[in-house]
Amino acid sequence: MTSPAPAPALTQDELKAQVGLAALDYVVKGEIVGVGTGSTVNKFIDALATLKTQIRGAVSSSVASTERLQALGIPVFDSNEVEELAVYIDGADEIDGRGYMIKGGGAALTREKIVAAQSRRFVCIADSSKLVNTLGAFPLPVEVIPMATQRVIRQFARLGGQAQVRRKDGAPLVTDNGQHIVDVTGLRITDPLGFETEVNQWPGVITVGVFARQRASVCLLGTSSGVRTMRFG
Ligand SMILES: O=C(CO)[C@H](O)[C@H](O)COP(=O)(O)O
Repeated sequence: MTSPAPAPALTQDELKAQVGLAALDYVVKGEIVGVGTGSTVNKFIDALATLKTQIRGAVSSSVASTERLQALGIPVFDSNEVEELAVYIDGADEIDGRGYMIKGGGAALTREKIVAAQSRRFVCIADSSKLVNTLGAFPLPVEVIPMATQRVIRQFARLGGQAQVRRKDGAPLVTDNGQHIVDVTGLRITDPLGFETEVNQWPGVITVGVFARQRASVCLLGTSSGVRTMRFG
């Protein structure tokens, strides 16, 4: 007897579309949904448009996502207008087996953490390349007030990390909040909760891209053999 042929490998774009669609199952009808930022979330937003008459709208974590939602006719609410959201759907740069994440590759980490914090559930959508044993291979984004960037870079050097200010079009990138991003390499983050707590206390740091307190409740991981659902306690 011949064994069945392996499933054809899907492209990263197809894996993102697969989890973007699967996330619709977590959207609560009649409610406002929290929406993250990035290429995977863009697939989710496109899929969400098919449900737009069944939801009240969205709270968005970035100008880019707001523009995409509104272009598709999905109303966007200010986060201050909504006390609690049933669910927040967002991507990640890395996620580990406990639901801890590195986020901020799209420079939206501060607003992402705010919307995640006001949501009862965080559903992470990611292709399988994002699953890691230990956080830290992806350069860790940290949003910093511009006058503190060099001091923060020196503090990371003391922890053994190499940090630099993210640039765009020849100048420091400016976030939706008017701040800068420092990206840090060379760290292995074995204690995400402790690390997040420590770095958040450094003067000038607005948000560190380790999501430990706002970790994922569920991760929908795109693989060539289908969506793998990981639940975290
Ligand atoms: O944290 C983020 C943006 O700040 C994104 O969720 C993260 O960078 C993943 O992006 P993508 O889905 O494009 O791989």
